[in-house]
Amino acid sequence: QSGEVAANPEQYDESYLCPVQVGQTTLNLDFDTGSADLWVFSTLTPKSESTGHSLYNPSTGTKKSGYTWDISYGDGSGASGTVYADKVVVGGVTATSQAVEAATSVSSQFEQDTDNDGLLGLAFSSINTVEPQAQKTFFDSVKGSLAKPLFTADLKKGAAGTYDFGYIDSSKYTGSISYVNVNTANGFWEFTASGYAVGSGSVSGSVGDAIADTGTTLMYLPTTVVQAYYNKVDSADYDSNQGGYTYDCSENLPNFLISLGGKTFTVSGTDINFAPVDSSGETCFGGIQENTGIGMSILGDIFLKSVFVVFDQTQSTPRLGFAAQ
Ligand SMILES: CCNC(=O)c1c(-c2ccccc2)csc1NC(=O)CNCCc1c[nH]c2ccccc12
Repeated sequence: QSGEVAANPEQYDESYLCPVQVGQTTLNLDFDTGSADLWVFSTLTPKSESTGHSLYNPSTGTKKSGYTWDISYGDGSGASGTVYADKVVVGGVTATSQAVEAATSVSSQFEQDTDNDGLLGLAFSSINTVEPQAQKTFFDSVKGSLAKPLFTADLKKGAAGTYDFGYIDSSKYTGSISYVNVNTANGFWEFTASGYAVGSGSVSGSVGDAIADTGTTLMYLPTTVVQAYYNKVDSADYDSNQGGYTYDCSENLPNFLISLGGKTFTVSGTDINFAPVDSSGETCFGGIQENTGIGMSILGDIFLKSVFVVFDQTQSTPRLGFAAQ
């Protein structure tokens, strides 16, 4: 089988939500290549936490008794609950007995984001949080039945993009796809990014160890790289109150060039201009921030909306393919 599903951006492209049939209900889920749990708001979630969300009703599923899950993310958000096996359909691709993690508790950040009815993890199943036994991601559940064991991400700035499962749609990119091998040891789509440049010119240095993460909004890079970037933005400085680099919204940001698999990709300065820090619209928060304390770089949506990405498991070593959109 194969299929295509729309990826609809929230305000400021904070995250991208896709319609997914879970049991007999269609939910808007955040497809997340940086985690491996498919968890959803459910009729088991306290009303005080689930108002405004579409809810999965576990009555259509088969309870996996004694199974629980509990996930927490680096931004301090998280959720936990119980596990059911149920039908999940994404763009016509069906997993007949997918582990669906029904939330019995969610953190305030998820509670408040009422467009988001849960996450569909697309990292490696080795980091699924279900106890006593880790469960397969949707991709792992359907991989064997896909025309090709791969999926692609084509996210866009302020417009609907797509995730495709089982095939590469060559109309969605230009030029050739350049591939890098993936190290799955940490359960992420992790690879080594090469040189970079700020503005224009030839790349140099090395961004290093990085993950392709559709579930993280921004780009988190080594301090040296981030300082080199904001040195080219006159009004920029590190604002500890905001927890990152801010600048005057009126200032034009330089492009950021990064070399992956021998090809250089350009993230436009307009894509790096993330969002105002408050309603005055004077000060803006940058889409490139430091990866301090994370242990690797994260190429999140700010980067991914500039490229077409193939998450490829056609070979014994998984690989990532990058092409210009
Ligand atoms: C900021 C979110 N990202 C992370 O915490 C993260 C980290 C990470 C680890 C330590 C400190 C900061 C970040 C490593 S991989 C990684 N990636 C993920 O965890 C991917 N899933 C994020 C899901 C997620 C967290 N908060 C949300 C709010 C809205 C929609 C989705 C989310």
